[in-house]
Amino acid sequence: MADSTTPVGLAVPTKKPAPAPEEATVDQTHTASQRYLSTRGGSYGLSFEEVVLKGLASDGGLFIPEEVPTLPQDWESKWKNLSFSDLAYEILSLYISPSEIPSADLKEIINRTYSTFRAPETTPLVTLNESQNLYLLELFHGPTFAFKDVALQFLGNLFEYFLVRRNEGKTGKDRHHLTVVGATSGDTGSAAIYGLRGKKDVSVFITYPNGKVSPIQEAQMTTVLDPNVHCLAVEGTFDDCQDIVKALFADEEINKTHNLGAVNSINWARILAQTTYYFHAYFSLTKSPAFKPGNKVRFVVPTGNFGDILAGYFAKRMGLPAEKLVVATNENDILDRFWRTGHYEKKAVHGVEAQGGITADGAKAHVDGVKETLAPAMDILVSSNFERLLWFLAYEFAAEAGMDDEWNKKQAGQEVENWLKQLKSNGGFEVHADILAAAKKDFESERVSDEQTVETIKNFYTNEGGYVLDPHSAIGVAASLRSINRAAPPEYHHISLATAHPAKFANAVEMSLKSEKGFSFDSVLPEEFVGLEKKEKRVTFVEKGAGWKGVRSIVVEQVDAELKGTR
Ligand SMILES: Cc1ncc(COP(=O)(O)O)c(C=O)c1O
Ligand SMILES: N[C@@H](CCOP(=O)(O)O)C(=O)O
Repeated sequence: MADSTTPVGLAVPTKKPAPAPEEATVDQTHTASQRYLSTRGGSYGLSFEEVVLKGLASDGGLFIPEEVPTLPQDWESKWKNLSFSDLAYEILSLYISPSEIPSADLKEIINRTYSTFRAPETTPLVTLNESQNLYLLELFHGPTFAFKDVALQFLGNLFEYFLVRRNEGKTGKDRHHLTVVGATSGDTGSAAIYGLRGKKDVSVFITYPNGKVSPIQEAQMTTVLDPNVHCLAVEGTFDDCQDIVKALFADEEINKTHNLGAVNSINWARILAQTTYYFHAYFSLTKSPAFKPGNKVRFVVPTGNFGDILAGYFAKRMGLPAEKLVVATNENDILDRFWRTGHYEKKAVHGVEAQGGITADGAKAHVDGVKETLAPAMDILVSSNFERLLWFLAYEFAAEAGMDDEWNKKQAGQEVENWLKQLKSNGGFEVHADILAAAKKDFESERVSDEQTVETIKNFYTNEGGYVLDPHSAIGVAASLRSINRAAPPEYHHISLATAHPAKFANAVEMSLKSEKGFSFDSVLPEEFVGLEKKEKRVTFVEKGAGWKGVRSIVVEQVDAELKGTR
């Protein structure tokens, strides 16, 4: 990683300062913009800036656009030869009006964001197996070597832009200081830290499960010593960290005093920025000679918090011709169980086909919490963003009653609220058979074990010219191979999302390839990682049982020290 992040070439906002969030909802200059609502029905009519800065709705729900924009009629011919940045600008402009961010500023933010990527195509599409029409969408060419960079480098620049605009001419306590709190199972943390380090008027706190992220991931976060970066190691799992973050967002007091902001994919801007690479990959594929008119494309996505695949769902709703989106989970398979049964249950059943706690042979299975797998960034029990999909499923189900759109939206909010309550009190809920059928129209799902992950890394190294997959990407590839059996070439093409660089996961890669002739881990190690683990580190250990209140105290204390310059 580069050492300095003092903003270079920061866009100076070209419009007058934006109104405070409360006023923004009634500002007539914003009427042409997309408006947002909460999945639990509590907030309505919010602007893009409000949802980006707030992150999570006050009712605990997630923000979604009131209307998903459709593509311009000539989108294919107009967009097919655009660079990644120009394409991102076209897509984001469907959601962000010039009255919110003037076009020149939005363009500048996007160009600056993707100029930090190492690949000229930003997210290149490579052919993994020609005869199977299997392609890999490499999303790990950003500064921290994981797909999170695509959205988080953009979000960091967006936060900065809004803060510069709000704080123009203000001094001292009048300045809006944003306190970002995030949870990570490894990749979000470093991408957010890299995107925000050294930026003015923002502090970033990242909670991570102590000992459960890879050593490189941990070093990527804890060796960043800028005063505005705070790493908190929590005794527990990623879900515990995510719960702490959500509890902080639900706490009125700290929201008032510290202006909390979100970097996790609960933040709408994360999802929005990720839709670009679905379009970009589609255009790359359609330009290949193997793709014939009428052919179909499936996207296969290694899934944990359901953010990445949800971006694909939005792209599909906008009009991208993706035939199916395939959810690929590791052994933490709550999503796979949902698509198989219609039950969304926290209970994880390990080592057996998960069917409501009963093994395939009818015996009662061993049931416990999240499992540590070889793909640790996906060791997640409850997938935050699934709530956004649930809202759309409930909305469409409500629409069948033939009432007006406002009623359908209200119904959807109530249904989601009801499901989430059941998840909290009973550990799960079941959806109506029609809702499951609707979910199956757009999605399929696969669960990939650790054993199959290792096998896939081995096979692709040996048979595909020495390609080294990271364990998360390998889960996508293993799921792709199963999907290819149902949707075969030459008609079908599979784009499997490669979500991280293999060097981030030495354990799984070494375990899979150590006995392969000629393999050396050093050959995949980028120079940015050499010596990283030996650098000076700064981390605060959160005592066991401290909970969200303990984290709240740390946040208050450390922001105070940071602002006084004593950190
Ligand atoms: C490398 C990697 N792959 C896949 C995922 C899953 O993505 P999502 O949580 O958006 O489903 C993550 C983390 O979220 C990740 O870090
Ligand atoms: N895998 C993630 C978990 C957090 O997910 P997010 O996409 O909601 O930020 C990570 O690496 O931190």
